[in-house]
Amino acid sequence: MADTTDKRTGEKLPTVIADGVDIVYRVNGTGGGRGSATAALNRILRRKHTETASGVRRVHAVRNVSFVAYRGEAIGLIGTNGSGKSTLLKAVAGLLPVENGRIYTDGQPSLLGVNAALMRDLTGERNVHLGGLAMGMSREEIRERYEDIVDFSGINEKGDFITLPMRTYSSGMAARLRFSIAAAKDHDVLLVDEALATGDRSFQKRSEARIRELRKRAGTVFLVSHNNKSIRDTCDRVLWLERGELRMDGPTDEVLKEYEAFTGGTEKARKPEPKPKPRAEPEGARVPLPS
Ligand SMILES: Nc1ncnc2c1ncn2[C@@H]1O[C@H](COP(=O)(O)OP(=O)(O)OP(=O)(O)O)[C@@H](O)[C@H]1O
Repeated sequence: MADTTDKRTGEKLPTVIADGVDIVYRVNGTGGGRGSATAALNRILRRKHTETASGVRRVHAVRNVSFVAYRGEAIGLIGTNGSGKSTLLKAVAGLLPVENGRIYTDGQPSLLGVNAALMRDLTGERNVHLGGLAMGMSREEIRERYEDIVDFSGINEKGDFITLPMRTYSSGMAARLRFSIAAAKDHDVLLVDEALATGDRSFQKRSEARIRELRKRAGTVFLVSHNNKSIRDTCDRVLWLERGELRMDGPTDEVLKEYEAFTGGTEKARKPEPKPKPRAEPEGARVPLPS
């Protein structure tokens, strides 16, 4: 197991520091007739007007959030729908700017989300290679780990699907392949968004085991999930966000107890796990590869 503490001082090594973080989305075109050239010109001429007056709405998704994550920790991010979990994760990954405050990271954070799509028109096999290269693996490393990645994903359990284009995969299969590619590498900071809720139970078990392995190798794992059991099985610490604010930060059992009281039962009972749909992902859902 790699070091999780400073050899000299014996102190825990921080990997992510969020210091008073605010994240604000700006949504254009929320006023009527805002798309025309005249409207654009008017906006330029009326610069003094507020963003709301010019048809730009602000969504304050994360409010004054601070925490320190350490090596070897697996941290669950929980909260009801729209509480800011995915937004915070994207900001830690460096994909969203912060409005106020700072996020410091040690090493390269990698975001693995169910929305991160690979190239639909390419085969699973090509996507494994491209995904590996995008994460900074060499061609040699990818070749060495190729079989493991495919086995882990379970894509070929029902036939030779890995040589078919990804558009022929169900959303669950595609999500499993994405997770398998990202999990092939040891990450300094791995950010997982709902990936465990996507696969079937046996895939979830494999994913949980892999997350535990990544922790042992001294990385830090963040897991966003509505599945309290996955959080309980995988994480030792939980951050609870509500309306963008950090409501609680502590040991998994303590935080989940309060959260379950707040939601009136298990979150899983409130929001069922999405079932893998037997169709390919929609056109245009192409966003960056897991890096
Ligand atoms: N691209 C965007 N543009 C504008 N507002 C956004 C955007 N993405 C998210 N939001 C808003 O930011 C807030 C937080 O959303 P976020 O997706 O981070 O929540 P979440 O806790 O991950 O939700 P869920 O559990 O439903 O996935 C919500 O009010 C949402 O409407």
